[in-house]
Amino acid sequence: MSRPVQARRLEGTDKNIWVEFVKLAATYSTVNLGQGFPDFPPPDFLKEAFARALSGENHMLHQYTRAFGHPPLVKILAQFFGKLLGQELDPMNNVMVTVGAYQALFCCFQAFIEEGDEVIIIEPFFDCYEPMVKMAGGTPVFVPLRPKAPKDGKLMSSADWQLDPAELASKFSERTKAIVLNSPNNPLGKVFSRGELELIADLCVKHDVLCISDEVYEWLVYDGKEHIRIASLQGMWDRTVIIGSAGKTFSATGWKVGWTVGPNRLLQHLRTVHQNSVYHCATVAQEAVAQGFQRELELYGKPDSYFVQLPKELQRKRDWLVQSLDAVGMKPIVPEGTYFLVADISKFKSDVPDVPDSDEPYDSRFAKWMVKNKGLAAIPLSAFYSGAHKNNYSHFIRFCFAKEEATLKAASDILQKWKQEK
Ligand SMILES: Cc1ncc(COP(=O)(O)O)c(CNOCC(=O)O)c1O
Repeated sequence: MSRPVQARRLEGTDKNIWVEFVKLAATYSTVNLGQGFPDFPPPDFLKEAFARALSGENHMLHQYTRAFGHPPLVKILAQFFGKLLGQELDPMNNVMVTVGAYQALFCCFQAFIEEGDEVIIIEPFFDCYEPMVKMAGGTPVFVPLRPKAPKDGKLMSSADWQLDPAELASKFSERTKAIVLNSPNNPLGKVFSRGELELIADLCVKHDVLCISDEVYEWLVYDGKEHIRIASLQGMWDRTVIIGSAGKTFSATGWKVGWTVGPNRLLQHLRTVHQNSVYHCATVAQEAVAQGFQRELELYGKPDSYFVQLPKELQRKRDWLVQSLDAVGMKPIVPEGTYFLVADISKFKSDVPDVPDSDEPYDSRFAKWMVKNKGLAAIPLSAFYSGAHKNNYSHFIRFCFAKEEATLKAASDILQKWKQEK
């Protein structure tokens, strides 16, 4: 058979970091700080809501619900985000529920991007943005966050990685259709400041560009930092799609419930992609997430709110991991948000010989060696860069710290033992 099977739109999108590293972690790791998921359960109130949905009298929860979102869920999301954004949201037109934030992203690129369109992606970035832009026929245009050495010998923070305003502005052209903003940012944990968001917003308004705002870590911000929603800035509501994830919000990554919030002029096209692809998300999971948000609306800002308790607990884990990495010389970049922490592996390079001219970035080979020889799984930072820039920062690896204390302690023990053996 000679006819090509693969559609051209798949070209260059066949490799996936998660498929490769999840398999390695499953095979070799004793301590998995790789893929971003908690190793602790979702909160009891959410599990109980799921159990009630499953076994309650309302047997219709086992059947199809409304395609663009289970009514109780879109209603509470409209209420919740309307409160956060300070405006009235229509649950039927300003909210759409998706199969995780992944599908929300896919709908955005499929709905808005076509051949000839450029999409600005800020590096390092959550890896799926690039292949999703390419599968939609678009051209990704990359702009880096550049690290600035912190003064007075302090540990570097994700805030030290910044956009160069002139460099960012130079990436906008008449071909620019959208920019992807991910704040808090995976993998660095950077929480974009109001000034940085205003810089991006001004360029979007000036060039009439859409903003796909991936805010899945919106509740995971530390040190009193505030997550600012770019859609709330001047001129941005009408051109922004906000993306959220129940997986990250409620520590239930396997439920794959996500959502988009935005103006009907944009969401109407997301609905077209959604109804012609997955069409519908699990009804019971949506029912449980709706009840979770109902609780959180009642407890908003209070000590018992999960959105208050989770970041507090994660900040403790972050600080503990920062100390244990610093103690062994794996210099951490202290994240302002998310549950990821990037560390400099330079001091451990001697154990993993470099292979000149290898087309695999050093950190990728290091992470594979580490999981196979030390049982500790992490993700190379180069996985979050485009092909042309993968070697720019190839002496860093990313750890996920949304883990039980015992898991984090086991990771620290491995690193301490490794350091003593050097
Ligand atoms: C920025 C970002 N957007 C979207 C998503 C996907 O969210 P969902 O799970 O709701 O589809 C994720 C999930 N990442 O998890 C893998 C990892 O980085 O280890 C994400 O980090």
